[in-house]
Amino acid sequence: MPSVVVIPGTGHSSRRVLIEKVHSILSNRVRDGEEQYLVRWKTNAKTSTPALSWHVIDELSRCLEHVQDYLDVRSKAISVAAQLRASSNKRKSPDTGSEEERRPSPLDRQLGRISHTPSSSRSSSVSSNVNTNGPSASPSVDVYNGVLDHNGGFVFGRRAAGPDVPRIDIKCVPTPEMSVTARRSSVKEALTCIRAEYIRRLARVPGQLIYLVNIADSSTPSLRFHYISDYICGEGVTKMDIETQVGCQKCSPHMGKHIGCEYTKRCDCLEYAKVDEARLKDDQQRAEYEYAIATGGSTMGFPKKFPYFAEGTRADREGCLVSFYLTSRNPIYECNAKCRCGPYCRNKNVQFGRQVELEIFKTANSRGWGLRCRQKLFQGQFIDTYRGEIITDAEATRREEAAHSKMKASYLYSLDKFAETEQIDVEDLYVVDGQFMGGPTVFMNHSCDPNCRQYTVSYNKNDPRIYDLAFFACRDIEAGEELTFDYLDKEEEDEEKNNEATEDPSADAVPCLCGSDNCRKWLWT
Ligand SMILES: C[S@@+](CC[C@H](N)C(=O)[O-])C[C@H]1O[C@@H](n2cnc3c(N)ncnc32)[C@H](O)[C@@H]1O
Repeated sequence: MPSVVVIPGTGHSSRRVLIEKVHSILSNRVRDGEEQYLVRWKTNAKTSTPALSWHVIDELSRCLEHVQDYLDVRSKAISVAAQLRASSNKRKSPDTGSEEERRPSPLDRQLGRISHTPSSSRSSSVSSNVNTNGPSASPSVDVYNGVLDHNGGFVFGRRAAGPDVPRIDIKCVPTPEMSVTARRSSVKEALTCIRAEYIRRLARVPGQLIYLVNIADSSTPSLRFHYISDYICGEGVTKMDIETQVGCQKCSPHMGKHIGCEYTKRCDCLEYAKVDEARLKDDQQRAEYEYAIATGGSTMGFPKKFPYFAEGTRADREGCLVSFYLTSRNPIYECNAKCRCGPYCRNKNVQFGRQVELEIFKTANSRGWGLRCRQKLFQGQFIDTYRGEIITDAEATRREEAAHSKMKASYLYSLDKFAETEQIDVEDLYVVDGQFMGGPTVFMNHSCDPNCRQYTVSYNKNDPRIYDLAFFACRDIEAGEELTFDYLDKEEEDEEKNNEATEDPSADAVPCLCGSDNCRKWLWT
């Protein structure tokens, strides 16, 4: 007799299962009309016989991430099983029974959860008299809401007593029978709870509302993704101290209602902005300017191209990026907290964050989730920044290799805008990873004919390795139209190459499904 104790379940009294205590979810079933999920508990000891227990979805509200992981694998396994069935059906005679019932599913093999104990020993350790729940129910680890002791590696059936106690070898959980039950059992309550939890989390994101819409299927974006409003610096990443930030000192908040930093010609923040050659006042200033350019001298004092349309322009243009910046790749230097121009300076825009309501939605053509805006956007209007964890180039390479080998989506964005001008070596550059944390813009898909574009926005010219990646509409966009940008954010001189389709992609190239007439066929080519 194995030395196992079953801690009796406490009936249906609710007990929340905390995420840090859970290793994973192993199986699912429906009992008395309730969905139940088999929790494998974390154990400190190196044991191959972990504690297990069944729980209703209410009790798993603090560890829905695990339930979602399990359901993802389950649904992939179901579609693999369906494909296998479809192909084997072609060869079978019409009266052959169901494959599924005789063989363990690919789910079991994929998860590596079935022990390699020969099936004869497995079936002898499971008594069928524990199976009291109708024809589709399987012998199971049948203690509801009770943690099972794992010393001996066997679990007793709850209703059994006497010397012939039915038991299951924990190493064999989920058994093939449990897997069949799992595939056939409803998971609707779990999917609803996961969706509701995601929406609750979206509501807590600061700024304008973000909605979630999915009429394509029952999936929800990963609950493991954390919404953040600012960058998080990873290991080995140093952001320059705020003290290194230089603000404009000669401007003031009292320059007149319609006069701001853009008119002073002395604004230190606009020092690095592009000179507005059309506004050079005479031949002498033009000559001075040409001399400054030829000798690499300062362009301070020359009229600058101001990035945003000022107040008093057409209502649909106010605050929007001017066409010079829209069509060039020049970085934007916004005024910052150290500036004397005050909080209402018109050279502050992106730093205030998203001002429009966005909607994450499931695309209908296998591009996963996408992003759209609930209101009409005007050409040059700021949408949102790309947020995520800032990591080193070495860490990005490691993550990229891992992601590519599994054909996963990539959320890496290199902060290399100033690499050439500031002579920063590639290995010293930083990369933003939006896979695990970020904002709604991580859901923006690629298009070879995009309606948005990403621009560099800096608040600290002394820190060329960290700046904002800001998305602006590059044309008017109707409410509800998907927001897209070109993942290959080439500099101006390379742009003509953008329009050439690549006939010979690398082995791991991802086919582009943007559907535009000028589609280059592959992402990142
Ligand atoms: C930054 S994510 C965008 C959000 C993503 N659709 C999701 O569901 O999380 C980039 C990934 O989306 C997919 N994707 C984006 N644009 C695509 C396109 N035009 N064609 C095919 N897949 C696309 C690719 O898997 C790519 O690696």
